[in-house]
Amino acid sequence: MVSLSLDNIGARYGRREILSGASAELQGGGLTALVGANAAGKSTLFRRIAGHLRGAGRIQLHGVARHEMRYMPQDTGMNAALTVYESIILALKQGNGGWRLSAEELRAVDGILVRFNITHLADQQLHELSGGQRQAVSISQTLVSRPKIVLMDEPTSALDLNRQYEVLETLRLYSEETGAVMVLALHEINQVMRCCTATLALGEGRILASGPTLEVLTPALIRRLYGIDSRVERCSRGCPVMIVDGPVGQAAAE
Ligand SMILES: Nc1ncnc2c1ncn2[C@@H]1O[C@H](COP(=O)(O)OP(=O)(O)OP(=O)(O)O)[C@@H](O)[C@H]1O
Repeated sequence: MVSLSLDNIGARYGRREILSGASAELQGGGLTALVGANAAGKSTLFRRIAGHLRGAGRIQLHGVARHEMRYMPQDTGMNAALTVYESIILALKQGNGGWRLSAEELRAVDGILVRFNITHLADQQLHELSGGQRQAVSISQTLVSRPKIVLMDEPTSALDLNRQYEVLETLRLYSEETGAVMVLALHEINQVMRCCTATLALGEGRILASGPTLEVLTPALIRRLYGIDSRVERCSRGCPVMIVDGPVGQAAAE
């Protein structure tokens, strides 16, 4: 089984400390959400895990090699003069090996286009895509090599409501099928409650809570993270949903 241990991780930019003492065990085979307010340090933690930022502590990978990790940043520049198909081949080849594809590589590229419902975009230039289409292509580029550790910074931020559920469900199936550790920074708490087995909550420069999602995302923690009063109820299909009552201390408008 693949897993990732964070042991007393710290991260800073120059003299400014962003995170300290961050420890957690992240298991493969399901989605892990990374939540926290704006500027809490979610992208910084990803950069630290991906090795783009040095700092205190130890990051250990179990059952997987470092080259099997992929990090999808929040803003993936997409202005190269390539088609969607070419950009996914490039991501698979990681810039090595020219354009020749083995039969297996061809299947991987075609398979990922089908999985994320973007086959019809294959011949389109990247700069011609909408924001949501671009995001689906970024996710496809990230997963085409079937990585075993995946860090995705707000992978659903540009997707419509239906596509959010579709894509998160596909990511969940991918993690179950490959046993990959998949950590997704998400702002939409109801997506987290529906799709993520585990949650890591960042605030006050550290990990405030980690563990099974429904145990971590209590109204008390939501209040501490975001200053929002909320409660958990069930939707008509039995899924837990967070109802937002409003900012702490503010009465509802008449
Ligand atoms: N390259 C950088 N140099 C200096 N400070 C940075 C840099 N990148 C981020 N920061 C600072 O680090 C803090 C954490 O930023 P980070 O991007 O990790 O937050 P985040 O939780 O991902 O936020 P958001 O939800 O808004 O995307 C912020 O105060 C930000 O200003």
